[in-house]
Parts: sequence; structure tokens; C-alpha cells
Amino acid sequence: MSAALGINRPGVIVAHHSGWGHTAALADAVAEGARLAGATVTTLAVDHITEEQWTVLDEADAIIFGSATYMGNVSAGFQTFAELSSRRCMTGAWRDKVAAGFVNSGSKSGDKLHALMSLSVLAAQHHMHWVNLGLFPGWNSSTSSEQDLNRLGFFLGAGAQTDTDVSAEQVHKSDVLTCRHLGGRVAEVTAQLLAGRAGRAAAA
Ligand SMILES: Cc1cc2nc3c(=O)[nH]c(=O)nc-3n(C[C@H](O)[C@H](O)[C@H](O)COP(=O)(O)O)c2cc1C
Repeated sequence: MSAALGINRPGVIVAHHSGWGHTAALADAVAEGARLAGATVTTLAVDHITEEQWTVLDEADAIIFGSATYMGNVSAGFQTFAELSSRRCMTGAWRDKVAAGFVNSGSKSGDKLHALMSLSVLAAQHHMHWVNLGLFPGWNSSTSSEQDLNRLGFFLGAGAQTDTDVSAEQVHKSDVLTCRHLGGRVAEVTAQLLAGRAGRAAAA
């Protein structure tokens, strides 16, 4: 638990890379979900990260990673951040923090599962606890719709799709709600974990 925050308000960071703003709009939705669920939230664009922001990451209870999908993987901007985090891998600075992820692509699939898997592997390398999306797949029957939550049917994290010719304000409503759900779920799971740790410490 971040010392300053207290057990009921977990500190959640949304650490993302977005070249043209579409994934950044989804990061805002993730952040809103976490905030509505009671977390104290900071959103960081990882391609302009300062020493002070690295400290913010180190002090967080949970980090939600997000990236645009470029060439079937996380963007170079995100991967640069991942590589820069390697020293923390060695020291265990992020060990036992909660982690989750969201990705966005131009095509409905666009191989973005691969990008999401990269985010989960990054979390594993840091010995973090990965939280999945926790939603049933939507838009997969004759009676369902593109407006369903989790319309692209992801389990590992949130998967979004933005038409390549629209503005960041036009990210899909279903994806916004799905990302908001992910933020809320991470805040809730993190609060549970912190309460459990506090309970064990009190009982010891
Ligand atoms: C260099 C580059 C590579 C891309 N590769 C993929 C890809 O592999 N799959 C896909 O579906 N979309 C791909 N796209 C489309 C982006 O994922 C899509 O436009 C996304 O909304 C960009 O998000 P951003 O505005 O946050 O950068 C690519 C775009 C660029 C610029």
C-alpha cells in the first residue's frame, strides 16, 4: 500500500503509450473506472516519463499498462518504457503490485492479443499479480450487438478497436465502457489485496 494513501484508496497508475491519442482516450476511461471504484489514480504517458514519475510508479499499489498495437505488438514507445523498467525488475521494486492491461488496434483483431500478452509478460517479469478482464464476451450471438461490453471477446485484459480514420474522441463506446470496467476491477481487487495484507499483519 502506498504510505500516503490509506487502505481504502489504493494508488493506481495507468501507464500507457499512444501515438495519435486513441489509446490515450481509453487510458482516460480506465482511469475513470478506477477512480469511481475508490482509487487514487495517476495517468502517465510512458514516452515522456520523468524521474519523479518513475518514483510515482514505484510507490503505486497497482499499474495498469496500455498500448496501441503497432506491427502486431506493443508500440516502440511502450517497449522502450518496458526496457527502461528492467532495473526495477532486478531490484523487485514492483514485486507484488497488481497489474492489468489494455490494448487498442485499427483492425478488429489486428493481432492485438499478442500486444496484450506482452503486457502480461512484462508484469510477470516484475513479479506482479495480473488481473484479467472479468467479463463475459459480448457480440458473439445472433441476438447480441456491437454495443455489448467486451464486444471483442477478450479475457486477458481489455481489447479495443478504433477505426484508423477517426479522431480520438470517436473511440468506440463499448470499448470505453469495457476499459472503465477494467479500471474499476483493478481498483477493487487491489483494495481486497491491501485489506488482506493488513488483516494478516494485524493477526500476526
Ligand atoms: C506503425 C503502425 C503500426 C500499426 N500496426 C497495427 C497492427 O499491427 N494491427 C492493427 O490492427 N492496427 C495497427 N495499427 C493501427 C493502430 O493500432 C490504430 O490506428 C490505433 O488506434 C492507434 O492508436 P494510437 O492513436 O493510440 O496510437 C498500426 C498503426 C501504426 C501507426
